[in-house]
Order: sequence, then structure tokens, then C-alpha cells
Amino acid sequence: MQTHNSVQTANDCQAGRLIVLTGPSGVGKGTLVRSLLQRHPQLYLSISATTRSPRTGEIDGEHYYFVSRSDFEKMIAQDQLLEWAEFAGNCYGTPRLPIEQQIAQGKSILLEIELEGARQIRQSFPSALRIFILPPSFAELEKRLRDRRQDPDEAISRRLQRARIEVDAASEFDLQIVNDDFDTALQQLETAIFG
Ligand SMILES: Nc1nc2c(ncn2[C@@H]2O[C@H](COP(=O)(O)OP(=O)(O)O)[C@@H](O)[C@H]2O)c(=O)[nH]1
Ligand SMILES: Nc1ncnc2c1ncn2[C@@H]1O[C@H](COP(=O)(O)OP(=O)(O)O)[C@@H](O)[C@H]1O
Repeated sequence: MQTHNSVQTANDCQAGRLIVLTGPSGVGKGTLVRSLLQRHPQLYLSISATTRSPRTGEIDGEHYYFVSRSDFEKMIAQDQLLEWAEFAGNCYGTPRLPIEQQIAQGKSILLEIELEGARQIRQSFPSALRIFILPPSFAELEKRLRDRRQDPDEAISRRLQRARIEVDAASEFDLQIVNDDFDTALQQLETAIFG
């Protein structure tokens, strides 16, 4: 039986949960996801493909699959991506096969993706739990992006512009969590996922 927040593939009767985390760049999604995975190793984090260049310390196949634009276009043409979107000048997408495999095994899967991708997931997996992470303020968001020291100024500006649009769409999501105090936000996330 399909219950709320569970998903089923056509050829398997076991249900796995798809959990989508969205929120502006720099809000703390990645940090929240890392803590969540440490505390709940049974969760499966989808590794996205991207045309963005690796940041210092990012490892291919661990943080992202770093691919060329032509390889990304091939993945789209071959229907290998469950969803994809362009964000701040680069393409990002969720490889379909691992998601279908994990769902078939009844695993809960985390997708950390931007707004357009989350909208696509609402169409393809209406029962997914979709959570929006909000910053306490835009000033704090900008501070986090700058203090992270991972992106050039131009990339930070694009992310901040996009942040306004994303935050405006927060009410489309099942749940909104403000990442002000980190531990409180993490606890709210755990309650949303595990009850
Ligand atoms: N639609 C979509 N968005 C993604 C995917 N992977 C990552 N993103 C989003 O792309 C945006 C930019 O990611 P990134 O360049 O790693 O910057 P960061 O999130 O600020 O660290 C973030 O909002 C991510 O959540 C994906 O597979 N699909
Ligand atoms: N609750 C919080 N309070 C203060 N700083 C935070 C908080 N959550 C995350 N950060 C910091 O903000 C920066 C951006 O977080 P990150 O997880 O990279 O964001 P995202 O994945 O959403 O782009 C990081 O330097 C992180 O340590």
C-alpha cells in the first residue's frame, strides 16, 4: 500500500521514502545533510551530476559526479536523470538508476536539490516529502556564503539573486525549517523524517 511520504516503483511492491531538501545556497543544507547521515547511516544520499568545477576538497563520485556539459547533455538525452536544472550557470541533475534501486530496496533517500528540480520531483513523485530550509535573514545568508570562502564573488552574487526567488517559493513545500540555531534545525529535520 502506498502511504504518504512513501514511493513505489512500478515493478516492486516495497516502499522507500523520497525526501527532498531545498533552500538557498549557503543556508546550510549540506551541513544539515552531513549531520543527518552521520546520525542515521541507513539514509541514502543521492549523488548528483554537475557541470560545475570541483571546489577545493570535493571528490568526484563522492560530492558530485563532475561531468562536462556534453556528457550532461548525453545523460539528459538518454533519460538518465530523474530531474535536472540549471543553477547559477551550471547544470545539476539526479541520476535516475540509483534512486530506483534504493527505492526498490525500501530505502529512504535524500535529495539535496534546488527549486526547479524539487518542482519536477513533485510531478514525478507526488508522495515525496519536500522540505524547504530557510535562512534566519538574507544578511545572515550572505554572511554564510562569504564566510564559507568557496565561491568567487560573481558566483556568490548569482546565488544571492537566486535566493530571493527560492525563498519566495518556500510555501510550495510540505514543511519549512529555519536554520538559525543548527541543533534546533537538525532536530526539526529529524522529527519531520522519523516522526
Ligand atoms: N535540481 C538539482 N539541483 C541540485 C542537484 N544537486 C545539487 N543541486 C543544487 O544546486 C545548487 C548549487 O549547488 P552547489 O554548486 O553545490 O552550491 P551550494 O549548494 O551552495 O554548496 C544547490 O541549491 C543544490 O542543492 C541536482 O541533482 N538537481
Ligand atoms: N545554523 C547555522 N548557523 C551558522 N552557520 C551555519 C549554520 N548552518 C550552516 N552554517 C554554515 O554556513 C555555511 C554554508 O553551509 P552549507 O551547508 O555549505 O550550505 P548549502 O549546502 O545550503 O549551500 C557553512 O560554512 C556552514 O558551516
